[in-house]
Amino acid sequence: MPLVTSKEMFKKAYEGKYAIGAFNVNNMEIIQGIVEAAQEEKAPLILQVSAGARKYAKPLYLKKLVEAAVHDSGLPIVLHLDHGESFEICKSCIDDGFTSVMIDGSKYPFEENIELTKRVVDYAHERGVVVEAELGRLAGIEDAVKVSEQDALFTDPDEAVEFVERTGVDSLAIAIGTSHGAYKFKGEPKLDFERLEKISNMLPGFPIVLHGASSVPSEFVELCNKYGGQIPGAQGVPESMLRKAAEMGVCKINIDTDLRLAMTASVRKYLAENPSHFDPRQYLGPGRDAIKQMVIHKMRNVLGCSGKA
Ligand SMILES: O=C(CO)COP(=O)(O)O
Ligand SMILES: O=C[C@H](O)COP(=O)(O)O
Ligand SMILES: [Zn+2]
Ligand SMILES: [Zn+2]
Repeated sequence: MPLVTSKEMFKKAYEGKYAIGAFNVNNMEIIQGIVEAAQEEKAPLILQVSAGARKYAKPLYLKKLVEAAVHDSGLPIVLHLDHGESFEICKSCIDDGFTSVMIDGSKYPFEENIELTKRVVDYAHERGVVVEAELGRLAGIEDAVKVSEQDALFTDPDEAVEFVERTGVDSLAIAIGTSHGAYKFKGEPKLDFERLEKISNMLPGFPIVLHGASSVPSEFVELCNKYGGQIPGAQGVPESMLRKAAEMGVCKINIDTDLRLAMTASVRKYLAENPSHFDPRQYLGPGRDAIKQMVIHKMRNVLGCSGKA
């Protein structure tokens, strides 16, 4: 099976009230860990590549690794550009065979975001590629101290409807209190589900995307800290909230931090326990396996996409 777009995947996920995992990939072990999990779970899969990943691994290497994953697994896999900053980077990925791109115009004023997104949508759709955009600013709820500030950061439901209509975009990332990285909340985790419900009701059938959706499992944080790491107070989005979001029109859930934590915890533990070892296969192998187990858990118990490939 060649690379696919997310059109069918999202349609089924929306109807079935589950979400597809979109995992960030940077090297072979990360890709293999994720894909082995998806194979075991018979799950549809989105592998996403950031500009930073392309810089780190080189575009051609990542493309070929993902092609290998498609051949080897026989799974429906989407190759997606994460947080494309400009028309040019989106164009280059589309020309390169990506089946999905994100144009992230969220830092621009509304009209400029629409204009940029529309330009990418026109180019992508002519070539059978789907587009994700972003409206609203991702920030932890603690970053928005006053309700009025939060209102300015989070996605406005009326604007979301107008944005989707005017751009023709295929999916939309919204801001309801999630944020990137391992420190998402200072106190109690909280997401604006009322806002999500409103947006979802105003855009029936339309796939919503949640960025910054790692749950930062405490077992990985504790392992990192036990074996020389220093990430005290790391906190993610509780799994129960992700399950709830998946039932409310969120069809794509982005995960990067949890992959980083799984691999780092496992490598730290291995090296601490085996100080005389220096063959990278000895510690990257367990790192790959830790990613696989984490992704299996996520697909089966959080996203609900197991058995849906
Ligand atoms: O949104 C993401 C990638 O675009 C990843 O979010 P996390 O940092 O929560 O894993
Ligand atoms: O949303 C951002 C992703 O976690 C990718 O991060 P990166 O830009 O460091 O590759
Ligand atoms: Zn993101
Ligand atoms: Zn769990």
